[in-house]
Amino acid sequence: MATTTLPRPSRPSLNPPTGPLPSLPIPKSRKNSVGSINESRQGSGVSLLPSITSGRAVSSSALPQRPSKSHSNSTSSVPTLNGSAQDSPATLPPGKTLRKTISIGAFPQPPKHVGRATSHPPSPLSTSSTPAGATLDQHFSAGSKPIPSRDSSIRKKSPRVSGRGLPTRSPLTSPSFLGGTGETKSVSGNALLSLPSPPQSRTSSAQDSYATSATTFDDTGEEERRGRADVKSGTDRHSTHKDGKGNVIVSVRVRPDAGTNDGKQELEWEVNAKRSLVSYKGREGGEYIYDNVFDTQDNNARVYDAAAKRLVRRVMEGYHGTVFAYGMTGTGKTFSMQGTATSPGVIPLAITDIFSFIRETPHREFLLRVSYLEIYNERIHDLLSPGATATNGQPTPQEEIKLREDSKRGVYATPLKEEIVQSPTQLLRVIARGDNARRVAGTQYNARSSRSHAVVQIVVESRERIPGGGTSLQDNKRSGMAPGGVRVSTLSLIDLAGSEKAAENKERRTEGSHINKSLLTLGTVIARLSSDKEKTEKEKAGSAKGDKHLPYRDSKLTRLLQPALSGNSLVSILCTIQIGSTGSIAAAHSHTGETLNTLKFASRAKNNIVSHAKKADEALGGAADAGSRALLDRYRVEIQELRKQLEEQQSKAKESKEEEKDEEEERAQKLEAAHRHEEQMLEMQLARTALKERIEHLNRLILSSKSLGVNANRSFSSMSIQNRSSVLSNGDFHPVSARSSASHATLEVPALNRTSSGGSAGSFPSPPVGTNGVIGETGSEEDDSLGENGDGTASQAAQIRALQADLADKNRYIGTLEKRLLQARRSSHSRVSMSLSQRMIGGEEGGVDAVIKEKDAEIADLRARLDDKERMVAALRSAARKRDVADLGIDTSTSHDSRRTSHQRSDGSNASSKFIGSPISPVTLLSPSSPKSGKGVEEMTRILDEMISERVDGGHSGKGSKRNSSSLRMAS
Ligand SMILES: Nc1ncnc2c1ncn2[C@@H]1O[C@H](COP(=O)(O)OP(=O)(O)OP(=O)(O)O)[C@@H](O)[C@H]1O
Repeated sequence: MATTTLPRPSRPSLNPPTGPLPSLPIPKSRKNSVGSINESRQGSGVSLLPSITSGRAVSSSALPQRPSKSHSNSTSSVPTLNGSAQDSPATLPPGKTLRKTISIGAFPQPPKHVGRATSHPPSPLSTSSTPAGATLDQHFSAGSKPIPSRDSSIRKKSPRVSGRGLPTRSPLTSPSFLGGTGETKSVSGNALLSLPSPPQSRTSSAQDSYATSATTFDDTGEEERRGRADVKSGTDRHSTHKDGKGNVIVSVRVRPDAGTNDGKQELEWEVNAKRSLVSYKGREGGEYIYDNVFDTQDNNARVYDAAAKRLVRRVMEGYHGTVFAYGMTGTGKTFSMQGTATSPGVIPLAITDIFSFIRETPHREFLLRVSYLEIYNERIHDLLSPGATATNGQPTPQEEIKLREDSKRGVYATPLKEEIVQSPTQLLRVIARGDNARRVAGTQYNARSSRSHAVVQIVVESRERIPGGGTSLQDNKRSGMAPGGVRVSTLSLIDLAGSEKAAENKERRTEGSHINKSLLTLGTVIARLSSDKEKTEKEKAGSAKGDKHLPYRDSKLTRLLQPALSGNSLVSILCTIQIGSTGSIAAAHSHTGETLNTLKFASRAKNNIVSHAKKADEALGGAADAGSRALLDRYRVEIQELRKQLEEQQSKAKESKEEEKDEEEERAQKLEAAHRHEEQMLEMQLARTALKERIEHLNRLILSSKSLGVNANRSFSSMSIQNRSSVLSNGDFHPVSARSSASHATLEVPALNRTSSGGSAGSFPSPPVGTNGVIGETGSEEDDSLGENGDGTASQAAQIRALQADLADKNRYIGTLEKRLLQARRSSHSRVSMSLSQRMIGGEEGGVDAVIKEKDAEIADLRARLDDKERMVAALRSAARKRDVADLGIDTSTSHDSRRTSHQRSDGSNASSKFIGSPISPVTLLSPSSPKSGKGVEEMTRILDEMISERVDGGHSGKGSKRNSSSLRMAS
C-alpha cells in the first residue's frame, strides 16, 4: 500500500547487489576477535608506518596526540594517551596493535566478490534482504513517510513543505535545544542556543584538553568559515536549520572515496552540504534534506560542532543526550566518533567541551562518572572492568551484564563499572582503555571493522554551589541557603557496528548476523515510532499505552536506546554513507542500495523520533535515599558525617587531655600535701623531742636542785648517797650532784670539782658514769665533797660550787638543745627548700618568703621558750641560794637523824632501786624546814610545772607527750 508512495529504486531492490563492494579501508589496529587482519593488511598493501600528513591515523586508543593540522586555529597541544603509538610503533607493547595512517587516496580496492551466504541475516540497509523477503522500504512502509521521488518536486513533496516525504518537525510540537520547551525559536541562522556558548570555549579548555577553533561555536561566522554563502537557496537552508535544530538532529556524512572512476555514479549523486541535501538521480532517487550534510571535505571538528556540540552543552545543563553513528560497514562511523590523532572525533571533542563547560560554570559543582560497554553477539560486555582486557587475544569471561529498568534511571546495564573522572585526560584514558578492549576484526569491507556496538556513557551530576564554598550544614545555615539538589544527566555516545553482507568466515557471519538483526530492530522501532506517535494521539482519550507494540526488547541495542528513542533524551544521529564507486559497477550498485537505505533510515529517524526531553529535576534529599545514584549528594553527606566525627573526636581528645591535666594537678597537689604533712609531722616530732628533753632536763634540774640542797630535815638527798663507793670511811656521805637515772645520755652531769680544776662550763669532761647510770667514784671529789666542815654537811662555798656546777650543767644542756635545734632547722630547711623548689616549679611564687618567715617565727618562739626556761632556772637557782642562806643555822642532830635515815635507806640493798623507781618529791624535801623559802620554791616549781604541762598538753597529744606529762606529774 504505502509502497507506492515510496520512491522507486533505480533497480529492482530484491536483486542481490552485484556491484563492487565499498572500498576496503585501511586496517585498524584494534584487537581482533578472531579473523586476522594481517591478511587484509597484506592484501591491501597498507603501509605499517603511520603517516601524519594523510587522512587517518587512529591509534588503538583512537585518541589524538597532537592538534589537528586541518584546524586553522588549532593551537594547544593534544594529550598523548597510552603513549605515542604513531611516533613509535616499534615500542608498542605486545598484543597492542596500531591504527595506521594512510592516505585516503591510497585506499585499497574492495574485493571483487560479494557476500554469498544466503543464511546470513539481512543487512538492515539492504533493500534486498529483509527477513520476509520484502524490502526494508516495504517493511517500514506502514509507518514511514514516503521519501519523495526524484520525479516529484522536492519543494512540493518535501515534508517540510507538504508534510510528506521528509517531514520537518512542527515547531510547536518538537521541543528544541533552546529551552527544552518543545518549541523551535525563530532565530536566524544557527544561533539557536538561548545560552550562547562562550567564545573560544575550546581554547579555554583545561590542560590536556583539545583546543581547536574548529569546534568553537560561532553562530554568526559559521557561513563565512565554511566559505559557502547561502545565496540562492538560502531560504530553504534557513528553514531547514530553523526546523531541524530541534531535540533530534539527523546528519549525513559522506565518506571520501579513493577513486572516482565511475563517471556515471558521480553524476547520479549530488551532495550539497550548504543545503544539507543529498540527492540521487537514479531510480528510486530523490532529494534528501537533513539537519546537516557533511561532504567529503568536512572534517571531524566540523561534524562535531554542527551535530553534537549543542547537545553536549545541553547535557551539561541537565538534559539527557544520545549521539550515535549509523551506517554501512566501512563508511566512517568509528572515524567520526573516535577520530584520529590529527582529527579528534565526536567523543574526544565532547569530553573537551564537558570540561570547558565545567570551568565556565563556577556557580555549579560537577561530578562525572563514565562507563563503557559493548554489545557483542547480543551479549553485553563491560569494556572497563579488568576482565574485559584481553590477555592472549581472547577476553576473559565476565559476569553477565543485564539490562534493567527503573522509573528514575530508565534502562541501564548492571553490574557495570563506573569510573569517576576529574580531568579530560583521565576521561580520555578511560575511554582509550575501553577502545582497546573492544572487538574489532578485519572483514572484506573494513580491515578494522567494529564487531560490536560500543556505548560510552558519561553521567553528569551537578549541583548549585553554595556561596562561600562551604559544604557543611552549618555553612548552609550561615549562608541562609538550603543546599541545592543534585541534577543527574547522561550523555551516551554510541558507535554502532556497521551493517554488512554475509561474510565467508563463520565467526564474521555470526557477528554480522547479530549486528544486522539488532540494526534491523532499530530500524523497525524507528519506523514504527511515527505510527506510535499517531496512535498515541488517537489513544490519548483511552489512555492506552502507545508504545507497547514497539519491539524494543527484540535486541539489546534497542532496549538500551529505548529511553532516547522514546523521547526522554536529546538525540543526534550521524549517518555515514559512501557514494563513491571505486571498483566495479556491482559494487557501485551495492553501495547505492546501502546508501539509499541509510538515507531512508535517517529520514525516518528525523521524522519519527519525538523528543520531549526535559531538564532533569534537581533531586533534593537524594542523599538520604539509599537508592540515590547521585554520588555528589552521597559524597556531601559523607563529608558532613566525617567532619562531624572529626569534630567529636577532637572535642573528646580535648576533654581527655583536660581530665589528664586535672588528674596531674590533683596528683601534684596530693604529693605536695603529703610532703607538707610529713614536714609538719617531723617538725612536731622534733618539737616533741625537744620538749620532752626539756621536761626531762627540768625534772633533773628539779631533782638536782633538791639533791644539791639539804632536805627539810637538813639531810642530804638519797640521790647524793646512792653510790656506795662514795661512802666515807666514817660513814658520812659527800654531797654529790647527781642526775636521774632516767636522764638522757647526752646530758652530762658536771663534776663538782670542776670549779677547782678551773674548767669552763660546757667544756668539762663528763663525770665517769657507770653502766648503771650512777656516778663513778672519784677521789678528788670525795675529798672536796667532804666539805669544809668535815661533817658531811655542805659548806656554803661547796653549795655555791655545786650551784655553779649546776649552772654549767644547764649551760651545756642549753648548748646541746641549741645544737639539736640547729640540726632540726637544717633538716627542716632542706625539706622546705625541696618543697619550695617544687612550689617554685609549680608556679607558686611568693610562697618562699612565707615559709621562711613561718620557720623563723617558729625558731624565735623556741628561743623565747628557751629564754623563759633559762629565766626560770635562774630564778630557781637564786631561790635555792636564798634558802640555803636561810638554812645555815639548822640543827645538826636533825641532820644526823636525817642522815641516818638516809643512810639506812641507802644502806639497804634496795635503796638505790627504790629511789630510781620512785623519786622523792622536791616539794617534800623542801617544804617542812622553811615555810617561807619553801613557799617561794614551791611557787616556782608550780609555775614551772604549769608551763611544762601547758606546753605538753597544748602542743602534743601523742602518746609520748602523755607519758612525759604523767612522769612530770609524778615528779610534781
Ligand atoms: N571522512 C573520512 N575521511 C577520511 N577517512 C575516512 C573517513 N571516513 C572513514 N574513513 C576511513 O575509512 C575506513 C573505515 O572507517 P571506519 O572504520 O570508521 O568505518 P566504520 O563505519 O566504523 O566501519 P565498521 O562498521 O566496519 O566498523 C577507515 O580507515 C577510516 O580511516
